[in-house]
Amino acid sequence: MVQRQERQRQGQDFLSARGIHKRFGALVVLENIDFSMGGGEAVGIVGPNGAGKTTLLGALAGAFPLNAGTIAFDGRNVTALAAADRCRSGLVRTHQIPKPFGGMTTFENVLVAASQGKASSCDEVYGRVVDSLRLCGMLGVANRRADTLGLLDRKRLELARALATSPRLLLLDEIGGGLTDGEASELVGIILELRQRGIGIVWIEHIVHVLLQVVERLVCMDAGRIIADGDPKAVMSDGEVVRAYLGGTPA
Ligand SMILES: Nc1ncnc2c1ncn2[C@@H]1O[C@H](COP(=O)(O)OP(=O)(O)OP(=O)(O)O)[C@@H](O)[C@H]1O
Repeated sequence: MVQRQERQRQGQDFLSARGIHKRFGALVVLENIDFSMGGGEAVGIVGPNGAGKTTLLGALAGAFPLNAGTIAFDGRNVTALAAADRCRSGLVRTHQIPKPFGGMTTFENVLVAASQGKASSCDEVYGRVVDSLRLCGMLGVANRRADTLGLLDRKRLELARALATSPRLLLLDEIGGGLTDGEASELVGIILELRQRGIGIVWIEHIVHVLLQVVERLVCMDAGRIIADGDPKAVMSDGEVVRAYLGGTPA
C-alpha cells in the first residue's frame, strides 16, 4: 500500500477524520477510516462501485450520524454538528445526482443556497449569487427554470449552489458523472478557479484523467477502507489499487 505522505499534518490539519465507522444495518460501509488534509489542498477519491466513497463524503458533510469516529474541521470538533451547520462553517458538499428546485429559476436556486450560507447582508448574498453564476458560466441561463436545464448545466448549477454558500472546503461527488470528456473539462476550468481562490477540494470521480487535472493527491478506497493514499501516479500504479479498482494484474 502506498503510504500517506507526511506533510506537517499533525495538529495542523484543516480537516481531520479519525476512526470513522459506518454501518447500514449489518453492512459495514466504512471501517476505521482515517483521513485528513490541509487547507486549500485538492484530493481525489477513486475506487470500485460500492467502495464507500459517497458514504465517506456523507460522513464528512454530516449527512448521518457515525457509529464511531470523530471529525474536526478548522480546529473545531464538528462530529455532532448537523449538515446545515457544517455548511455554514464552510464544509459543503455537492450531490452525484443534482436535485435543484425544478420550479425555480437558476438564479432563485442559487439565491436559496446563498441564504443558507454564512449570515450576511442582502447585498452580500446577492453579490455571492451573481459571482457564483458568473464563475459557473450560468448568467445566460439565470432566468431559466431549473427543470429545463440539460445535464451539464445542472452540474454547473450544483457547483454554483455550493459556491454561493462560501465554502472553504468543497466535497464534490462525481460532478463529472454522465458528461462527455469535453463537458467534464469545462467543469475542470471552474474547479481550478475555485482552487485559486484557496477553496479546498475533495473530489470523487470515475473519470480519472479529468480528476488528475485538478488534484495533487489521490486516495483509493475498497470495501470501506482506504487502500492507498498519496501521489496520484504512485497510487494508480499501486498493486492493490490495480487489483481492486483497475481490474488488472499488477506489472
Ligand atoms: N443509506 C444506505 N442504506 C443502506 N446501504 C447503503 C446506503 N448508502 C450506501 N449503502 C451501501 O453502502 C455501500 C457503499 O455505497 P457508496 O455509495 O458509499 O459507494 P461508492 O463507493 O460511492 O459507490 P459508487 O462508485 O457506485 O457511487 C454500497 O453497498 C451501498 O449499497
